[in-house]
Amino acid sequence: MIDLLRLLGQRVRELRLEKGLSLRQLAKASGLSERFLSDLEAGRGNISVARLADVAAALGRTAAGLLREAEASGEAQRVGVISLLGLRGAGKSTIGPKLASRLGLPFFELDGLVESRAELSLAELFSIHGEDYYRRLEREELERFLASHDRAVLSTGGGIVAHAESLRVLEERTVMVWLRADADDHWSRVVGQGDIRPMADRPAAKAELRRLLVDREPLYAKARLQVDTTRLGIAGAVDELVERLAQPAVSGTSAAQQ
Ligand SMILES: Nc1ncnc2c1ncn2[C@@H]1O[C@H](COP(=O)(O)OP(=O)(O)OP(=O)(O)O)[C@@H](O)[C@H]1O
Ligand SMILES: O=C(O)C1=C[C@@H](O)[C@@H](O)[C@H](O)C1
Ligand SMILES: [Mg+2]
Repeated sequence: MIDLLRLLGQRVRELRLEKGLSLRQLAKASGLSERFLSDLEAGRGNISVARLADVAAALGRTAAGLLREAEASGEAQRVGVISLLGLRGAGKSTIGPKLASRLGLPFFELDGLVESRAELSLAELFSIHGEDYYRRLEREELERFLASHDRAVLSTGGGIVAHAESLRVLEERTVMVWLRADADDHWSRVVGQGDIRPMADRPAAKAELRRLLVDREPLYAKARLQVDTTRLGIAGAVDELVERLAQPAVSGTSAAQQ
């Protein structure tokens, strides 16, 4: 019960901030006091059903919907380490921190851990030491990460699935999630980020990206969950993931266990 109040408080705070509302504005819109809302957000307010309905309405939710979102965050965070897979532009670095924040988990980028370990950027690492060396560090950092984290959201490098050993570790010890997108979206997102590397000197880059997606699809498809980011958008993909990670088949929870 206390956990549910804490999760409810977190969700209310997230939705309030998403909507750009101050505590005072939410108090006005819901008819509740700022003091009460502040306690609620801190997980201290044992709110009545009628008041819950008022807060939920002010946040564009129903009481049942708001409670369900709070519960789902609690269930989904129990799955352990959630690894995000996908080609460049899949949304791993964008969706990852948002998902982690919804679940109250820390977020990490495996490529970032590799860069810190090597004290080099990925580009430097590749050009100085080559891909095999990068793949070895990636595998070692993955093992190191899993030895020290039970629960987290981990964004992986787009090419990790082509490395059988790392893929096996991910499959065995994390819940793999494939962030899918249409090839055209991968391309426009990468270009939209101002990353014109693929186009420099290589007019065939778009076709190469499409090819890479086709080649890697069977490997990404080993993921326990897939979400279509083209259809759902960023916020929709986060909502869908929280809901699906909370399902008993994934989270390992059941009514009997709670
Ligand atoms: N579902 C989406 N709809 C629209 N734009 C998106 C979506 N997901 C991500 N983007 C945008 O696409 C760009 C690339 O996303 P992001 O950097 O998160 O991808 P990534 O999977 O981390 O790629 P990389 O493998 O290069 O690190 C960002 O500008 C992001 O805002
Ligand atoms: O898609 C890929 O092949 C890669 C993506 C990056 O995140 C790095 O993992 C590396 O540059 C390879
Ligand atoms: Mg990224």
